Amino acid sequence: MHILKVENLVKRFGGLAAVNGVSFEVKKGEILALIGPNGAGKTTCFNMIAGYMPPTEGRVSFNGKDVTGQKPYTLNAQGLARTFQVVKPLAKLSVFDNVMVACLSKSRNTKEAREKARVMLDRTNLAAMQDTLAGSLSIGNLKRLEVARALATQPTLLLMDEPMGGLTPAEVDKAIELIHEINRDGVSIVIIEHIMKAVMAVAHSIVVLQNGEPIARGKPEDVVKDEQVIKAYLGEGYAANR
Ligand SMILES: Nc1ncnc2c1ncn2[C@@H]1O[C@H](COP(=O)(O)OP(=O)(O)OP(=O)(O)O)[C@@H](O)[C@H]1O
Repeated sequence: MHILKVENLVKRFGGLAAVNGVSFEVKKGEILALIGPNGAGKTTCFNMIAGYMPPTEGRVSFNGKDVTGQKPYTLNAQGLARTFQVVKPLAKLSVFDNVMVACLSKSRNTKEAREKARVMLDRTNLAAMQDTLAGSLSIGNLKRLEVARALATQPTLLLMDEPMGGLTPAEVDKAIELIHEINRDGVSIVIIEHIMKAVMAVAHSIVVLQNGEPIARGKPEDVVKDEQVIKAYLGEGYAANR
């Protein structure tokens, strides 16, 4: 059973087809990576899947149900959450309250929400910073907070937009571990990421976009050997060093 099915998605901005005929499926429990050069249309795909903009054409099904064009909060209530490339914390609230706000979207019981917030902060290694104002966190911790807030809504599918951008190599390793843990808890994941080491460490399958169009799709070990993918994105250096 597929948790997500995307069929022939198209998004046109005036004359530009930012996404042009993208189709893929995500199985329950799978981690799928969406990769490709800057401007390939990856974030635009997320925007259409998570309800931030309607597709010009095509269809999005979540848990077997057509959800094309539904709004983010409706999709979130059904178990679809996303994180943003440019993180969006409530800067003037503490780390704890940021997560609490997300927990309260699922539970009206404050005590229960507090307990859940604590679990999310433990899970994302932010417990020691729970009283810090979100606006003063480092980029690595902000990315973790972004994940904690998304997880607080108890998703079954998590869309992660460049969760490792700007992280140090040690933080990247921690982020890889966190993604594995989230997935072990049964959450299916679609991840946009440029750091190939991370992509190879977490992805079960990869879809490659270039100029809005899918150019390859399959198992990570096959996709990175694809001539077109090497030419369009990875570069000869990547291929030679493997
Ligand atoms: N709201 C918008 N209005 C007009 N053009 C847009 C809009 N959003 C994205 N685009 C354009 O669509 C194309 C795809 O952008 P998108 O952000 O989806 O690429 P991306 O693959 O996520 O890139 P990156 O890896 O740099 O984040 C780009 O040419 C971009 O300028």
